[in-house]
Amino acid sequence: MPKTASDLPESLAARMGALRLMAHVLRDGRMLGDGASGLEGPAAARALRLAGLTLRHMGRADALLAQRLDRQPAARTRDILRLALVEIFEDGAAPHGVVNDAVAMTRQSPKSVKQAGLVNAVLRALSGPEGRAEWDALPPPALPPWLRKPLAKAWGQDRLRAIEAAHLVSPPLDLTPKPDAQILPEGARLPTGSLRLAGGQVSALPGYEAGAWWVQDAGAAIPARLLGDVAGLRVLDLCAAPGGKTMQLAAAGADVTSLDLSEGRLRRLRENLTRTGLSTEIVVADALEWTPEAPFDAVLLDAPCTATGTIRRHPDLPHLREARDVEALTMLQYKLIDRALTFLRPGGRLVYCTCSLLPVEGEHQVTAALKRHPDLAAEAPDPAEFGLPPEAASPHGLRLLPDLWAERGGIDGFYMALLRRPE
Ligand SMILES: C[S@@+](CC[C@H](N)C(=O)[O-])C[C@H]1O[C@@H](n2cnc3c(N)ncnc32)[C@H](O)[C@@H]1O
Repeated sequence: MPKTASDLPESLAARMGALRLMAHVLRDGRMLGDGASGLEGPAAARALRLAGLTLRHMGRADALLAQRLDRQPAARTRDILRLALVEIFEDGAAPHGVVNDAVAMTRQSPKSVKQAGLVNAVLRALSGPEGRAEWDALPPPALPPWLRKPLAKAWGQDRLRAIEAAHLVSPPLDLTPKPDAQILPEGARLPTGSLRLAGGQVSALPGYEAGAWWVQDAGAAIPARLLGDVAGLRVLDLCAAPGGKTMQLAAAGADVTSLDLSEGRLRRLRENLTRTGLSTEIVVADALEWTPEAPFDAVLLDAPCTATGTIRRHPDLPHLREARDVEALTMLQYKLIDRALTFLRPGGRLVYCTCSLLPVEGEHQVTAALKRHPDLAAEAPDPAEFGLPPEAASPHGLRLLPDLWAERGGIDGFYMALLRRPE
């Protein structure tokens, strides 16, 4: 009888799940979080962690394999080798168990069965001290060329290397506490106000059930704060799901309308609002077609983007995005900015932000909007007001790159600016 996942030892089940997830990303082009490992509970969590770790360090595994193999093995075999090497060299896993499971997985499928001998030989040869020395001597994985080139141009080679190094570190867990939160887990307060933890199962942390906080990267928690005191203001969160910024605005006393195109993502926003005891008006619509009944005091536009500022949290992204995505997204961002401006009352304010490392999705969008709308004013924020160092100041706004506070665990990359319509 064929074995089900629950009959297998957890380590083998998790490794098989990780392989499935890697195939979803590398061959089906699906986000890691959307893939199905076929597992539940701790084995599912372990599979997700292993797949993420392998994608994060895959460049090094591929370089090591290229030194050892004359020919590319079949895709599945290659993934098995990548996973095993990353587990041994980056996760401190015992080589013996890793190699045994790798060989067992190779034998499981007709796509790889003939390569079991090869997998065994390569991994046994590499899992000793010699392999470790070779691994350590390899250059760290680099971002794909379509991203490296504009990043080097924008931020310089040294900063690019620092960004790439930041992407190799598994990020901490950042929480945004509600202003009146009573129960909080133990963690370090960042100068920006976020609570930083090393990690942990989110739903088991103190204050989760009470809705005292929500998970939100420290960088992502700043754009909503650019609007200052929003109590009593009518605020439109134009691309709102899954709702981190919506919750900040609602918790600060704003009368919030949360709009998003995606019903699925809005479901998560609703769950988040229910857990935190907050409420907003929810609209499922395309921002480019929807029209409000009355203008807003403020609009927050957290526009869809390449999300390259979140690569440290989503190591699958560099394997999924392509250069041509940038063009389509920048066109959408420009249209969304112009649309958002029509929703403001005279004197109303717009926060534009993207979690992208690329200036074309950030600084350039705002500079172009100011040219298209000469009566629009940018109100450059003071980084110190948000607990950020002076180097976060950038044309018209704030710029965060993931190597900021590297010693404290970094921050997601973001650009944000505050624009005001004339009275
Ligand atoms: C960066 S995410 C927003 C994250 C959210 N602000 C938060 O803090 O949790 C961008 C969102 O824009 C939405 N979106 C994309 N195109 C849209 C459009 N034309 N109209 C409305 N929402 C759109 C996506 O569904 C996605 O949820």
